[in-house]
Amino acid sequence: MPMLTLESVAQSPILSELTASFEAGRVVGLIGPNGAGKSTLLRTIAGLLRPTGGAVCVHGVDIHRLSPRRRAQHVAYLPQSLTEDIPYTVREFVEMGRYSHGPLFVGARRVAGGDQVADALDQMGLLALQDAPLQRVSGGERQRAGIARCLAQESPVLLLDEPISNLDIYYQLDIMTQLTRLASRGHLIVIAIHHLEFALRFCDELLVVSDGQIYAQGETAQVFTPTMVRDVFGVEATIFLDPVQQHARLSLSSAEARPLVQVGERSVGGRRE
Ligand SMILES: Nc1ncnc2c1ncn2[C@@H]1O[C@H](COP(=O)(O)OP(=O)(O)OP(=O)(O)O)[C@@H](O)[C@H]1O
Repeated sequence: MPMLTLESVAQSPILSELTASFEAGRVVGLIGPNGAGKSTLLRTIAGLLRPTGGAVCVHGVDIHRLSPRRRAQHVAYLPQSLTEDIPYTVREFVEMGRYSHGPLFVGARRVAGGDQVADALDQMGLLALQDAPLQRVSGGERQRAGIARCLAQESPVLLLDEPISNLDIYYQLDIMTQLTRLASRGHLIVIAIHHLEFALRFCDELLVVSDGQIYAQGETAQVFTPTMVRDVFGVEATIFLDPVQQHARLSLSSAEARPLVQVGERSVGGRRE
């Protein structure tokens, strides 16, 4: 049985009847232009928005029929942005990820979850900042705290809305690598991502959403084509093998300024009609 299934999920008027299924152990990239419906879909899968039609199931269980605590045992969700006025320290915020596992404290005595919280803080490079008020850390540090909270939750499905958008290149690479590792341990990771080159490199499969509908879904190597990038984003793409790193790379140019059009065996200068 797939870990996550979308059965004709609709969110009128934004999403129309999306059907897809995803297995454990995969990193799924949710890509599409601004306003396509990616965040709406993630919020619907997370149980925060009730679909106007269809159902979202994790291991066959309809996520919208569960209590918030039971739902959190199935899915962890990172919103696109965390508000800046959360009145907790970094550690307290990450500890909230353990909510679905029962109380962290009885009186002043910690009963469980300390190891997972410490591990999550460590993985996100936040141990030195754990006592800092969340209101005073940088945008990227707050984003890492949000990811740490999801990791501490230990849910089988992680839904992350643009998890690397505010991060410096060290943490962009580090977090994508860590997500790959988590998937290899049996989690299903679904990330909305605008960084197409990272989607190409790190995602096992892609769900391409355009105008509230699925344009394509499947293995990244099959779905990520110049035609898809042109159709969905209106941009010309060339995919090539990085000669040093030996992974797929992407060169993008504006469709309007497309330098060459292939006509039969002849290359001519051209613009999009
Ligand atoms: N609460 C809401 N009420 C009405 N319309 C909404 C609401 N939230 C989002 N929308 C609209 O739904 C559409 C999809 O928004 P959504 O945030 O899901 O897109 P997205 O693909 O995540 O975009 P982005 O890449 O810019 O984050 C947009 O046209 C947006 O204006």
